[in-house]
Amino acid sequence: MLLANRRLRPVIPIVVAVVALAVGWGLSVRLSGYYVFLGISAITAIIAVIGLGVVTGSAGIIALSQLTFAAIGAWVVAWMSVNEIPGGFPVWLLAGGVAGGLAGILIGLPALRLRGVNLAVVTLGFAAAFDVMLVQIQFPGSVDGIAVERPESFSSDREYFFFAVIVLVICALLISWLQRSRIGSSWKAVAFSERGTAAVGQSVSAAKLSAFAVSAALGGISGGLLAGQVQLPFASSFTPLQSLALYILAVMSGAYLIDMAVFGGILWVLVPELLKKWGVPQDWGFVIFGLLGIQALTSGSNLGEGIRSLFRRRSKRRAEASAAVGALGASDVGTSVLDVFAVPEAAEPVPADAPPVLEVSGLGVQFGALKALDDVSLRVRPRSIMGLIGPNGAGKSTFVDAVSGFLPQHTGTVILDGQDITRQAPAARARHGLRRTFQQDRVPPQLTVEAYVRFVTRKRIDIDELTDALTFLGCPPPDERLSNVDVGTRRLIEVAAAVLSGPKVLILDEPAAGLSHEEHLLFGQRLTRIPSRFDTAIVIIEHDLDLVRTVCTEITVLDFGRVLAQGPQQEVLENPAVIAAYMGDAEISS
Ligand SMILES: Nc1ncnc2c1ncn2[C@@H]1O[C@H](COP(=O)(O)OP(=O)(O)OP(=O)(O)O)[C@@H](O)[C@H]1O
Repeated sequence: MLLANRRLRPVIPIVVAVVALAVGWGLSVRLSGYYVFLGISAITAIIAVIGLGVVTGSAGIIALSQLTFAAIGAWVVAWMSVNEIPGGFPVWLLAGGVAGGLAGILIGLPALRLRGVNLAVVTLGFAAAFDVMLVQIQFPGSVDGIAVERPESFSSDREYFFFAVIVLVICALLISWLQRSRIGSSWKAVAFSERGTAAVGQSVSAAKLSAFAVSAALGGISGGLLAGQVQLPFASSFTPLQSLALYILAVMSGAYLIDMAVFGGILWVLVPELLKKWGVPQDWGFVIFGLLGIQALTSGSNLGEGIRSLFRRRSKRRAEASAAVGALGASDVGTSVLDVFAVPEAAEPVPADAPPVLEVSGLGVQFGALKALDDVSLRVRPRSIMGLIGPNGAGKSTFVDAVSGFLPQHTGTVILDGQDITRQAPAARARHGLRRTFQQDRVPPQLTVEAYVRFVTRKRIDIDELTDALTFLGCPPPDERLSNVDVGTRRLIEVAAAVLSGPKVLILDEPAAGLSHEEHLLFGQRLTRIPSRFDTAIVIIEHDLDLVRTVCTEITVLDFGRVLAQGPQQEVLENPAVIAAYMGDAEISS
């Protein structure tokens, strides 16, 4: 059943596309002329809203200049038409999209440093400035009344409507494919946590800029299509106020879901039409969109997610009911979850004199007057598990941040597998094989378990291998949505994904937080098998000493940012200085 679903999944967008084309053709033949015109307007709006869905919905960036990119696309199409550039309308439209995309990258550059309101001001300022310029320079041909030439075989309104449907279907297919690709995952990851994104080797700048570029390119295509529709485009179709209203519509509908972008685009045309019919000034449409936007922003959700979670809850209830019936008749197979792991053990044991895979020397981090880390050095042997322990505030998380590149101002050196990575950014360190997990939840809830694991591993990975690793670590199946999973389990999935990426060193910052004591111990048993299976060394920060005893061969104790003790597990835990300064006799004796 699951396999059948997996095989069917890539086919679904194609089937939807074919149906959309058939419906589009039917409407182009049957609708009256007026509705055909409105239909083209709706399609141009839908394409612009799909673009907004990428940048705001998926990547979580505020962008208030979508219709400026549309104006750029329309301008390029008009200019190419007036100058009779070879290739015809489809080529001009593509050029409009490319021009919009390039402008998007230009505007996206400040987005790398700005967030929230500041970014909103920049994008709205750009929209206002371009609007003023557009009024001055006008669209090519508009003063002389030279109409934009439509594609030869789609010159009538009805034919052009069908052409617009084809363009929409291509755009929607492309975005649906991108959303499911690594790029799409990077958009969702960056929206949730930039640190989490960088820690898996993904450039945060590339994720943000690609979202801006794709979104603006769709804006450009939407504008180019509008130029072909009206044939004499005017600046009044692309004002900053309209960009703002379109943004609100995208947020309210949940435009990263393509069906909701379609709904949003239809609403964009329908609301003013209804107001006109009822004799209400059409500008009231902006008020309605504004109210809907306030509702969406204050509720923290959107229409698309609301509808989907309703369906998900229903199907979950149904699945639970049928699982309960199935469980009554099932016999206990008795297979230990530890036996499920199909990945073979690494062949060779590590020689005692093997060089360390991670060597940290003289690490120092200063926060103002506070020395959070002072001359910390440690060596991690290949395929070993080192525990990094110490009381609250000892500097453990600071150590992880510094070693993984998130505190570049540190002193000292970090050598990974013989290579000096001290000056490398976090994403580069991750790509070189230094992976880490976080104390806080950094797993983007918009993804499925499988999409997240594939995003983190950065390589092709067999579904059986993926499923085995998830089962082994007690994670939910690949199809499960991360938004349905509790935080403790999400952190196990974070560990499973990091392990599957095959790092040289994996640093786990309190990976079992949120699990019960028994689950802690089971997690420990599983963890001890990871280094040999995956040829990985692990550094684990943990407060649960039972877990530390279960998994760690060596221990480093930090206290007030300095190394208090270091060495084999038993030796360190019996060290009087450790007992006196850190844990107290009662707690440490087993
Ligand atoms: N960004 C920061 N600015 C200023 N001080 C900081 C910053 N981050 C950490 N510190 C301080 O540095 C010291 C070490 O903190 P750190 O979080 O590394 O300790 P920890 O051992 O991980 O503690 P815990 O077990 O509670 O997570 C603490 O005194 C903390 O208050």
